[in-house]
Amino acid sequence: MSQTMKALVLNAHGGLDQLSVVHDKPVPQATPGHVVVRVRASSFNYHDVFTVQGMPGIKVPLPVIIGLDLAGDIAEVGADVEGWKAGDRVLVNPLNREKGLMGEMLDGGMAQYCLVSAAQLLPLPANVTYEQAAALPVAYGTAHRMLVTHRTVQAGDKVLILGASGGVGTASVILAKRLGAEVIACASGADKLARLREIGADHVVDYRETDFSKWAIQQYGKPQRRGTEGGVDVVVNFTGGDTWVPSLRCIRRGGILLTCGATAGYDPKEDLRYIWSFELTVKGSNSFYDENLLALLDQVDRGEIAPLIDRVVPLEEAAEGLAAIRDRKVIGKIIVAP
Ligand SMILES: C/C=C/C(=O)SCCNC(=O)CCNC(=O)[C@H](O)C(C)(C)COP(=O)(O)OP(=O)(O)OC[C@H]1O[C@@H](n2cnc3c(N)ncnc32)[C@H](O)[C@@H]1OP(=O)(O)O
Ligand SMILES: NC(=O)C1=CN([C@@H]2O[C@H](COP(=O)(O)OP(=O)(O)OC[C@H]3O[C@@H](n4cnc5c(N)ncnc54)[C@H](OP(=O)(O)O)[C@@H]3O)[C@@H](O)[C@H]2O)C=CC1
Repeated sequence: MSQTMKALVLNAHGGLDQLSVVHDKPVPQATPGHVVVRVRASSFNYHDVFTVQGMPGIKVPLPVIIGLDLAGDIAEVGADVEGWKAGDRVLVNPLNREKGLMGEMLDGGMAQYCLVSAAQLLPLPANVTYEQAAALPVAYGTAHRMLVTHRTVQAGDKVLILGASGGVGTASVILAKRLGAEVIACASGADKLARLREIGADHVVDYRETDFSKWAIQQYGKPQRRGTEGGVDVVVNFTGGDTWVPSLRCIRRGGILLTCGATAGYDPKEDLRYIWSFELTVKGSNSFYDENLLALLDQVDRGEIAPLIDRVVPLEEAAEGLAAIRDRKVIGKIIVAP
């Protein structure tokens, strides 16, 4: 194994110019309870944009190698690790139970090698590529926990998804369709809408041109205070900002507003009247567990779902990939091949 490696390092919070590709990062050595993974694919999430910018109250130990999602082969096994050997194909659950998220609180996947606790390893099934696997944890794991673990979506539900073109968004479209829902995918731009139709969206709405809330009320009727007629059953909203109140307005009585993030702002204007008048549930969902990732790996292995990959870029072009996420120029996931 060579002694140095390439990695995408965040040096200080700020803009994407704070990221640099370094070629002389020491290759980590396996410590007790840990393995070194040779990274074959990693992927970006909007979380990486937040990590670069810095989040209030979140103290990132800088410099740090960014990137939460990674898949690869075990290169070296440390002492006290059982059940794993060099050469095993693995997916890594980015949540380290002691230290927090990889790519934020400890070095992550945008590197040629990565030190990983053995407790975070999952076996990669034969039919799942490294690129597919690296697309799964944060985006699909989060959507799976939100829709499946919490049982928020049932067959026949009308599910309106905001930010449907992104990682969690496309995952939510794919998983909601699998659950038998009628999916309304909201995104910006004709190319995104066309792709969302291809992955199963029943309706697409360009919410930069059309008020999605009014669209839903026109399509399904105004939510009623008695009965459950009108509106949609579920809104998936990880956008926040000025999408919050319109989301409340188009949900049927007794329906659910799901939140797992706030790309456009975490302190939106609120309107409590809709929550009580229509007996809405605002349900939060955070991250994912091994059970979510194992279920997803199995579905990909069987060919039941396929994560939507926008493009695969080399590590040298990774920062441009993250810029595309920041600038909303992505449909699905950006994979990095280090
Ligand atoms: C796999 C995941 C992917 C994702 O993309 S998740 C979405 C991105 N992640 C986030 O946005 C992080 C969300 N979580 C948090 O921000 C924090 O988990 C909470 C604020 C929810 C809770 O933090 P806590 O440490 O448990 O509680 P506190 O004591 O309320 O806040 C800690 C410190 O943070 C300061 N703080 C909180 N909000 C703000 C703000 N808006 N502006 C400035 N400071 C803020 C507080 O004052 C305090 O600081 P002092 O300890 O020094 O008193
Ligand atoms: N709590 C948790 O465990 C998790 C939370 N999250 C959160 O979910 C959100 C989505 O994450 P992810 O799927 O990785 O992000 P992506 O960038 O892949 O997708 C987000 C989508 O939201 C839309 N969007 C709407 N408003 C904005 C805005 N102001 N800025 C940027 N995009 C916007 C964009 O689509 P369009 O241009 O079509 O509107 C974009 O495609 C993030 O806020 C993230 O932090 C993600 C994973 C786990």
